[in-house]
Amino acid sequence: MLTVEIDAPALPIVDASELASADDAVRAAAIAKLKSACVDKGFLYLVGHGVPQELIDRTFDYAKQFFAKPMEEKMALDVAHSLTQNRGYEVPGLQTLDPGTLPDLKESFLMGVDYPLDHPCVVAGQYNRGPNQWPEGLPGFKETISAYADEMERLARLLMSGIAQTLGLPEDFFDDFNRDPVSVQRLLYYPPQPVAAREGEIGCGAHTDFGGVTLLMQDDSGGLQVKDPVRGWVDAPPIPGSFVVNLGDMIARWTNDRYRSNLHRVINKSGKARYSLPYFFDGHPDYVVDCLPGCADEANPSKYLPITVEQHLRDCFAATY
Ligand SMILES: O=C(O)CCC(=O)C(=O)O
Ligand SMILES: [Fe+2]
Repeated sequence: MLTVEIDAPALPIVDASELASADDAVRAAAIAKLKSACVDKGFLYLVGHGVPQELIDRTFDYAKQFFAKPMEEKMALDVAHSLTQNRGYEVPGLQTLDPGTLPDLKESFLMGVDYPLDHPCVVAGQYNRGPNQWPEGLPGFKETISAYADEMERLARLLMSGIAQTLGLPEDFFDDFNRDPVSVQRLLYYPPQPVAAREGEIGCGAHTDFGGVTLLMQDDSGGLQVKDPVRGWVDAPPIPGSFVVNLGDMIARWTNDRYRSNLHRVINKSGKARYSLPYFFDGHPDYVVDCLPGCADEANPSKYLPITVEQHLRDCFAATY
């Protein structure tokens, strides 16, 4: 008998337009799929998202142009010069996402919602509010990356509403968290994995993401791996036009680990440069993340103390920089 092997995708595929559907049955089916992804690996592919391919392509194109700039020009935007310490350029090796191993090979540019120095939030010293640092000589860079990040924010809000519904909570349950969110759009450049790499020296060390949800667009290089509880590291190859979405540590805290904030890493074995665009949606700094209704009982008491978004993020950054 002839058997045909069908390569199942490494992660479930969820359609954003179905999550937002006005048809209750369509939406319920999408919510059920989202729920099983949250419980299983905490990772999924997102399609039907409505982000124009042209905007994605243009964002990648600007990322390439930015990283190709001379080091002095990039260093002029060093994150150390930014008020928030996390807007601008990060040299390779600045972050060690898997503490105790060698620093990451990746190089990055970070931007967030732009708050001018005289904005009341900035004057009040609110966590992570400040102006961006933009490169010179790249007309359209700021507008493109900002438009891309706006699209990510739209999708992150849709996902948070979907996650609330997977827990039997009202769709607007996370609105307080979503208000004026701390969010970071990163552009990442990975050099090819060095032939003479030392043990543990990889593009991006094994880590979980810190916040609410992450939306990642990868180029065609591959290299992203996700930890499967049974099979170990599995590849999460790019599916053209789809995002990889994963849950961060706050969702694990909220759900008392019913939902998984999963380990992932990047080893760029493509032999060429790899570019990716992760967006991190981390919520309002003052919001208190606490065990959600229905996620703890006598048999499974709450494992985590309530914590503000700000304190949680400060703790995570201190551990990896
Ligand atoms: O570049 C990637 O594919 C993943 C990056 C990542 O996991 C991160 O920046 O947190
Ligand atoms: Fe990550």
